[in-house]
Amino acid sequence: MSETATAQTLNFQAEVKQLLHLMIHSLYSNREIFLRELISNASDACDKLRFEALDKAELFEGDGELKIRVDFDKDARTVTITDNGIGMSRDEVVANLGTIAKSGTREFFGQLTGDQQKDAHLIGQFGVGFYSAFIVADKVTVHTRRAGLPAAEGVRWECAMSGDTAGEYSIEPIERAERGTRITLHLREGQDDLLSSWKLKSLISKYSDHIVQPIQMKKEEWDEEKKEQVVRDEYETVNQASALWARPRNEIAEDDYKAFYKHVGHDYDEPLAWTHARVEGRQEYTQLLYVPAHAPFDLWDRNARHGVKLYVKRVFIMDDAEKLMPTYLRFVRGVVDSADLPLNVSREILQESKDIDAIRQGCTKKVLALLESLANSDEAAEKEKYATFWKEFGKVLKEGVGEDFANKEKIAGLLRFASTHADTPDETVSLADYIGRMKEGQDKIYYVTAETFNAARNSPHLEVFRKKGIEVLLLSDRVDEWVTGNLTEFDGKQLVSVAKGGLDLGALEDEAEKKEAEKAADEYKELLEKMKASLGERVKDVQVTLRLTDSPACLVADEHDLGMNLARILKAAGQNAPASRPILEINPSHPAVLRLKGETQHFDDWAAVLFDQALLAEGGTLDDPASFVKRINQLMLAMSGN
Ligand SMILES: Nc1ncnc2c1ncn2[C@@H]1O[C@H](COP(=O)(O)OP(=O)(O)OP(=O)(O)O)[C@@H](O)[C@H]1O
Repeated sequence: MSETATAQTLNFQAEVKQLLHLMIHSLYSNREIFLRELISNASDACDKLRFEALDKAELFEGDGELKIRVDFDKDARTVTITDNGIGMSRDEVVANLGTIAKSGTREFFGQLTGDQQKDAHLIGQFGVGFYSAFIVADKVTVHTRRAGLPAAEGVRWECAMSGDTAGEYSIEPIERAERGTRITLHLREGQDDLLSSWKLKSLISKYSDHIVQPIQMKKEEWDEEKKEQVVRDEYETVNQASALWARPRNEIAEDDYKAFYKHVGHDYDEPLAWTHARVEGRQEYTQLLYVPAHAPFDLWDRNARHGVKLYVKRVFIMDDAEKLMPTYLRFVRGVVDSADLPLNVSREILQESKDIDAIRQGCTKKVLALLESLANSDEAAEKEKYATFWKEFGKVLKEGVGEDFANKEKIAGLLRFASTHADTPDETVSLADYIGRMKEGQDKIYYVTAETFNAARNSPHLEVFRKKGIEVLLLSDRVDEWVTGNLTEFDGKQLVSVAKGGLDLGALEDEAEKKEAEKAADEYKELLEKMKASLGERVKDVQVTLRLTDSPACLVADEHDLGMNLARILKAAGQNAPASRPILEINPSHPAVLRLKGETQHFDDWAAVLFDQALLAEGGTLDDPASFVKRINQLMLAMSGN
C-alpha cells in the first residue's frame, strides 16, 4: 500500500509548535479573530478556484456558486467553517498545515521576548492565519479535497492539543464527494458562548462583512409553540457579499475599510492610511491601496510577496502582482480591479503589458499623493502618521530616488533626514525645511554620510559648518549613498557632500578667510610636500584647509572620486570599487600641525599618525592598527622626554 493511502501521524515543524503555544497565550484576549482568519482563508480558496477555473471550467464540478458556510453544533460543541473553494491535496495539507513556509520565520522567533503584549503584536505582524483556530479549539479537524481530484483523494487532518501543546497531527485519506475544505473546531472549555447564531453572526458582520463570497448560516426563527429560537435547515447570507472596493466611497464606513485591510493585507493591526479611487479614461480600473502601520518581516527580502492583488472585473487573478507597484513601494497592500484587462491574463502577459504600466503609474501617483497629504497636513494626527510611516518604511522609499526617475522630485520631497539643526538621530527634516533655514548667501544643500549617526554627527568635516551655523544633513543609512548618488539637486539647489575636496563655501566665506587660506597654502607649501612624500601611496594630495577648527586633519575624497563612506560600503559588500586615494587636509592653526613644522626626528611618525587619526575620525578602519598604537606610544614617550 502506498504511503499516502493509510493513516499517518506526523510531527509538526518545530516552529509550528512554538507558534501554536504562543498564539494561544498571547492572543487569547483577542480570541474572536479566529473566525476572521478562517473565513479569510476560505475566501482566498474560493478566489483561487475561480481563477484556476477560468481556463479549466471543469474544476467547478458543476457547482460554480462559491460560498462559505459557518455552522455550529451545540451538542458536539463544535463550530464548522466550510468552503467550496480550491481545497487541498495531501501534499498541500502537509505543507500548509504542518509547516511555516514564510520567509523571516527564524527572525520572528528570535525577536520574541516572552512579554505577552509585545509578542501578540509580533504575531500580528507575522500573520495569524489558520493556527488561530487553536485559540478557541483544543482539537481541529480538517476535511478537504482539491478541486479536480477524484473523490477518493480527500484528506482528513486532525490535531488535538494535550494541555497547551500539540506535537503531532494525523493525516489520512478519505472519500469526499464535495471539493473544498471543512474545518471543524472542537471548542475548549469555556468557549460555549460561540455556540450561538447571534454571536457568530455578530462576529461575521464585525470582521468579515466585506468578504466577496456569501457567508451563509442556518436561519434561526422564533418558534411560537416552543417559545424559543429554533434553527431551520435553510441557509441565509449574513454578510454584504459584495466587493468592497466596487462600492461607492460614501457607502463605506471607516471600519469596513479597516476590516477589509486586515483580510487583504494579512495584517492583525489597522492600516495607517488608504486611498480608494475609480480611475476612468484610457484605462478603467479601481484601486484600493493601503499603507500598513508597520513593516512586515520580509520587507528586506526582495523576493518577498508583494501585497497588491489583481482582479479583473471582480474576478481574482493573482496575489503578489509585483508589476502593479514599483519595488520601492513594496509595502503597499490592497486591490486593483481592472475593467479592461482580459480575464485570462497571465504573469507573462503582465510583464509586457502597456496597460499594466499605465495602471502602475496611476497607482504610484496615488500612493505618493497619499503620503504627501499626510506629510503636509496641518493636523497633528496626520503628521504623526507620516512620522510613523517614515520610521517604518523610510529606508524603502529612499530606494525610489534612484528607481523612479519620473517621480524623483516628488519622492525627494517626502524624504526626511537627521541634521545638525536638532543634532539628534530623529529623521524629521525635509529638504524643503532645510532650504527654508538656509543662510543668506547659501545656495547648496550640505550633507555628510557616515556609517553611524554618531560618526556623522562628530565628523571633523562639519567643523567649519558648525562654526558658521550652517545646517548639514546627517546621513547614516547605507541607502543614503544611493540617494545622494541619484539626487544631485532639489528645488534648484545642488546637494553637496561636505567630505569632498575643494570645499567652496562661496558667498559664505568672507574675504578675510579667503586671503588667510591663500596665505596659509603659501606658508605651508614646503610642509605639504614633505608630508606628501612621507605618506607616499596612501594619499593623493596633502592640502591646507580652513574647514577644521578643532581637529588637526581630515580626509576628503577628490571632487570626482568615490566618497570614502561609499567606497567602504562597496568593499564590505565584496564589490570591486575603483581604488581612489584620499586627500589629507590639515588645519594650519592646530598646535599638532604647527609642531610638525619644526619636527625632524619623528616626522614620518607624526605624518602617519595624523593620517591614521583622520581616517579613524571619519569612521574608517586602519590597515595596520598595531603600528598606529606603536607610533602613538613612541611619540608620547618622545614628548615626555624619555
Ligand atoms: N480553507 C482553505 N482552503 C484551501 N487552502 C487553505 C485553506 N485554509 C488554509 N489554506 C492553505 O493553508 C495555507 C496556510 O494558511 P495560513 O492561514 O496559516 O497562512 P496564509 O493564509 O498563507 O497567510 P497569513 O498567515 O497571512 O494568513 C494557505 O496559504 C493556504 O494555501
